[in-house]
Amino acid sequence: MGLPRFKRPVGTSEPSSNLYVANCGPAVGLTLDTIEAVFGAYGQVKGVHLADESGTRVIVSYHEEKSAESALTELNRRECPELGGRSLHIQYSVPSICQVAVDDSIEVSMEASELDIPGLYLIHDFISVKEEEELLAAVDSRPWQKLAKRRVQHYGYEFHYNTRNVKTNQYLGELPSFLSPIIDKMSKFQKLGYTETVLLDQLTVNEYPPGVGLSPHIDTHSAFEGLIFSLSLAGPCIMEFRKYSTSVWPTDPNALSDEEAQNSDKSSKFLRRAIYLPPRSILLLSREARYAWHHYIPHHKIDVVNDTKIRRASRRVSFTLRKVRKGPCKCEFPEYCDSQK
Ligand SMILES: O=C(O)CCC(=O)C(=O)O
Ligand SMILES: [Fe+2]
Repeated sequence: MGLPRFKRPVGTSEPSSNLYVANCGPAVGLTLDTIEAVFGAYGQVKGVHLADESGTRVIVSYHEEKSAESALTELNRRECPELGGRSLHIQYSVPSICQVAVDDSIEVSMEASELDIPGLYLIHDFISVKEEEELLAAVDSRPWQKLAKRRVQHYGYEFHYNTRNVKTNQYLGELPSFLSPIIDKMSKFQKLGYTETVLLDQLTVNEYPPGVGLSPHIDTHSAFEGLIFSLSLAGPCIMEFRKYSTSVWPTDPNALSDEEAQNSDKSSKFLRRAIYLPPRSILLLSREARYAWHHYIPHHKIDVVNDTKIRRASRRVSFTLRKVRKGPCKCEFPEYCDSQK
């Protein structure tokens, strides 16, 4: 989590280029990328980061103060359709004078079974070095789509980052034949005791440069079925998981007094786990791991894996394989489910 650079404003605060935005964040189903896209309509955004560990308050930093002013005027306390109809509580933020180091060290497991997250599986060396080279060559010979910090390719169905969903009536065609070696090996999951099979029809390829990660999210329940596979290629990373207790999700943080809000910051609780994903390994998110835990990749150039510093490679490429859902999600985790809200 590092050092919190901005604090919650108390009372009225001077205009600045940084906004403190409450009722908004990964714990209420809004990724930092989505928030950045919405605030980007009012000026160039320098960055969006979590204001604290609640997952429901973020800092949006603009290059210019006038952008922050427009966003505050237009978005404060109004239902925002692009953010699931939420009404945001926005104030100017102030740099934190007294910075307190937040300890974000966490034990990193090598095996999924050590994380105690039901439905999470990791298979090391799922593909060979030769197969890895062939998969990388295949995607490198196809066009990449540039996002702000990473490059992506979509097959089967395009994934739309603004809605975090796919359009089921826009089928791009069958998954490419270079995936056959992976699909042929899916039976390996049965050896782990996993019997469910699924006809995967969507692939997202992500290419992360060093220092670039992915903000916390749960893949939209209504977009994809219950099995999500992620194959790591070219370089390692750490993936972290958080399960927010729904009982601490805020009703209206601005309805709290400053003292109550400070205390709720301190008592905000989530479970946190971390796993090391080496190249050529494949991760399966299913059941609780898929439906109730946020997953993310910290924006680190160097990962500390149990006292050893591991530098991210010149890139990590991941293949995320999913099946597009055609009806509403009926999972057993309604509190995290957009189909059941
Ligand atoms: O890069 C990865 O392994 C994960 C990607 C991911 O979580 C996603 O595309 O939703
Ligand atoms: Fe994901």
